[in-house]
Amino acid sequence: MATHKLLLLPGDGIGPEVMREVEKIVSWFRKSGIGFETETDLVGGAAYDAHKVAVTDAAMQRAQDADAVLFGAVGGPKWDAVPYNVRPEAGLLRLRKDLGLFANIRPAICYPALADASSLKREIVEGLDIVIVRELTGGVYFGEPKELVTLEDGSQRAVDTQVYTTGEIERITRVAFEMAKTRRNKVSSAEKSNVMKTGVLWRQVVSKIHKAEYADVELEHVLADNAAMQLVRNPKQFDVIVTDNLFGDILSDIGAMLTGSLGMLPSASLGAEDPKTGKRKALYEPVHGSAPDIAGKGLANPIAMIGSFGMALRYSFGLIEEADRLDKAIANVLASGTRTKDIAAPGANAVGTQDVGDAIVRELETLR
Ligand SMILES: NC(=O)c1ccc[n+]([C@@H]2O[C@H](COP(=O)([O-])OP(=O)(O)OC[C@H]3O[C@@H](n4cnc5c(N)ncnc54)[C@H](O)[C@@H]3O)[C@@H](O)[C@H]2O)c1
Ligand SMILES: CC(C)[C@H](C(=O)O)[C@@H](O)C(=O)O
Ligand SMILES: [Mg+2]
Repeated sequence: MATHKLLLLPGDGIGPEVMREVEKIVSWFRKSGIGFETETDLVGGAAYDAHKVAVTDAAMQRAQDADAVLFGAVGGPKWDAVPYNVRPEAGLLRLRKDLGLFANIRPAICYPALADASSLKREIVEGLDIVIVRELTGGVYFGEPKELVTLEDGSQRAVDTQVYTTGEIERITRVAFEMAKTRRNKVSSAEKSNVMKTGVLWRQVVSKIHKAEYADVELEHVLADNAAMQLVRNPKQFDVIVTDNLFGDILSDIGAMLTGSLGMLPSASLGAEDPKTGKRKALYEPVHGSAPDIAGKGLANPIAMIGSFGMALRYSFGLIEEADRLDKAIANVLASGTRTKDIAAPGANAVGTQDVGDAIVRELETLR
């Protein structure tokens, strides 16, 4: 039996709570004959508390050696005062950068049962199925200089730098067009070419790749602020949105609310395919954070995390039937009304994090 090595990095806040539910799903697939091996390590504030870094070199090595990393969430007020370079979020950024995970795929799907859970009208979100393809290892997150300096008069000056190269834009553009070809054949590229040089280059490169390699796919350029507005006004006009690191972060939180809750949005962060092995480094994480306001209360919605594992089944292991079965199990559980507070139907009783994980396992069993 082929073995698949998973590294679990639960992290902080609700991270460990939602990871426990994924572990139930992994165990179920293992029992049904798929050779998952798991290891667990610390990341974020938990790693800082133990080792004074946001991720250890040993954990980084385990991530490099794994077939896929499952990541919970990091951060929280407990670590607000820790030095910038070892703050919990720095662990996630190091994982993304060092593993070369440049392509962050964030699908926003409104499950039929949740069309009323969105804060928007049913007709706006019903049937929604869009994907945000976010560039993940460049832009203002990583550009240099990045500094906070104290000036002679005692005031301070902070600098973040947005940098993009042709090559970085080309590779994420190809990911978006390839994805669109398997879907509704449309790419919307979001940038701010009206005020940013990186936006000008982004638009040029996307247009060049479109003309040379994907002329049969529809392409539109949208200014990122307009894209945010259009996502709320009429999100179903989109198919695949390709955008930079920061705009992708913001647009995907909007996308999450179209589906009902931030607790619903999964993601896959993928590296380039190794030409020798055909494999790619991959980390799967919910779009949400550590949710300090609900952590430790059993209220967290685990579906974004479980859906992220579903993406691992699909993208890292080619287990398409299994991924489809997991998606179906999630849809059926939502339809049955078993929902956490963030997506509970009006007037219905909400269940806890563990109840949702248990219900999905039971549903997997039924669908077998
Ligand atoms: N990938 C990550 O690890 C990641 C992502 C985003 C934010 N963060 C970090 O998390 C911390 C808190 O950030 P924040 O409060 O701005 O964002 P957040 O995503 O943690 O929470 C925003 C809101 O959404 C709710 N929410 C989030 N996930 C939920 C879930 N699964 N079920 C139900 N409700 C959910 C929270 O209760 C909160 O009200 C910060 O330190 C931030 O840097 C980490
Ligand atoms: C925690 C933080 C570094 C991260 C980001 O900004 O990329 C998060 O908001 C996300 O959406 O994955
Ligand atoms: Mg974010």
